[in-house]
Amino acid sequence: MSASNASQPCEDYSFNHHLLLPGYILISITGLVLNVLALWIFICYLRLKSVVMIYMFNLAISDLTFTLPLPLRLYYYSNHHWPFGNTLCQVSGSVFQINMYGSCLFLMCINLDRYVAIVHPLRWRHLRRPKVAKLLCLIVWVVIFLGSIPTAIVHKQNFCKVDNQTVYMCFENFSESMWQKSLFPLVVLAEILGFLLPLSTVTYCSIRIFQELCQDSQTKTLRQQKTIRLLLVNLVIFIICFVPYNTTLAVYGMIKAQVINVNEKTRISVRQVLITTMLLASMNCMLDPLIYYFSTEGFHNTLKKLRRGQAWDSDIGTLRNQVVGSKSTQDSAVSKVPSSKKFPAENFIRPSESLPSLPAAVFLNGPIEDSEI
Ligand SMILES: CCCCCCCC/C=C\CCCCCCCC(=O)OC[C@@H](O)COP(=O)(O)O
Repeated sequence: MSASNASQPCEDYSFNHHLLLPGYILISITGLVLNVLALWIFICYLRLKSVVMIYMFNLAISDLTFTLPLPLRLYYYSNHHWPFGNTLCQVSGSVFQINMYGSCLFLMCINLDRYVAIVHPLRWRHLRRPKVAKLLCLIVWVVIFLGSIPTAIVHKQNFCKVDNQTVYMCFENFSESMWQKSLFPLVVLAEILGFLLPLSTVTYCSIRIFQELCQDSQTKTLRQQKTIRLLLVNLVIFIICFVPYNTTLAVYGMIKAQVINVNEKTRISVRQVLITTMLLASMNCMLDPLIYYFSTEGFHNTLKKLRRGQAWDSDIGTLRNQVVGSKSTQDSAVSKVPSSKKFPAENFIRPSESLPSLPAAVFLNGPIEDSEI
């Protein structure tokens, strides 16, 4: 079994493990079920026809990838010992860290799409083509993959001795030199690229969209209400999951890299806060499906039909048309435009709220599929 060469002093992590165990049991079961269900609905019923759905689909894959290695983590927290070897320690540590930042980047893409659709519907509408969305997702996955390499390298298992017995540890008890030479620079990079960039983008886009929607009219169309719901869930996810963890991680990183000096008691307290906020950050994988449920009517309707058992009676295509069609009757006047051969029902047009007039909107948007929200 290979491990980090230097044996670290055995710190007592049992309090952390007792705190983390029930939390991660809940997160792994709920995250797995909700994300598998979400992917199944996206693939089988909604067919990724819209740009926002492409981002949501990738977000669900990222969240599912995050939950898959969690059972190993659960075993570790319940036994205070890592028996799975160095490679699995590196892979599961890296997948855990990197997918958290991947989720931030996909949430940012969803907000950017809404921003372009609502604030700059004409000038930047070419950015809302499915091809562009797929390219952006590919870029995010490449960044995730590249980031996962150094993250895996630093997540070597380490060991310490308790009563003359070797205890293998994973995800924690990193050496001082590891923190100073490798972990701290990685934390800085992750904070800037994986947290501050998405946070500032999401905040800016949300403010601009709210401004635009407030100017529009006093009474909100169903579609505007859904956009507001999406932005609010998105912001709440950032505030609950990512802000506390990344703030504490920055502070703990500075303590470990000796950028700031504190006594041992304070360091341990900050680490307890870090562990707790890490649990909050992990909850992201079970909160993201709320975005699909509350802000994507096609998703919501499909779930309702599945619950009533209708999905099994109707063929997939029919159901999809029902889902999409039912939306068109409820929404803005634009959706009442009759479908033609050129714009069949399942590709119907969802012009952005701030487009000038109905015929111009249909003409300008053309057959580009607008978002299914
Ligand atoms: C997609 C964005 C691209 C960013 C590229 C860089 C990716 C780097 C990702 C993550 C940086 C690694 C952060 C690992 C921080 C470990 C946090 C943690 O698990 O704390 C537990 C705590 O017990 C450790 O303290 P001790 O060593 O036990 O005291």
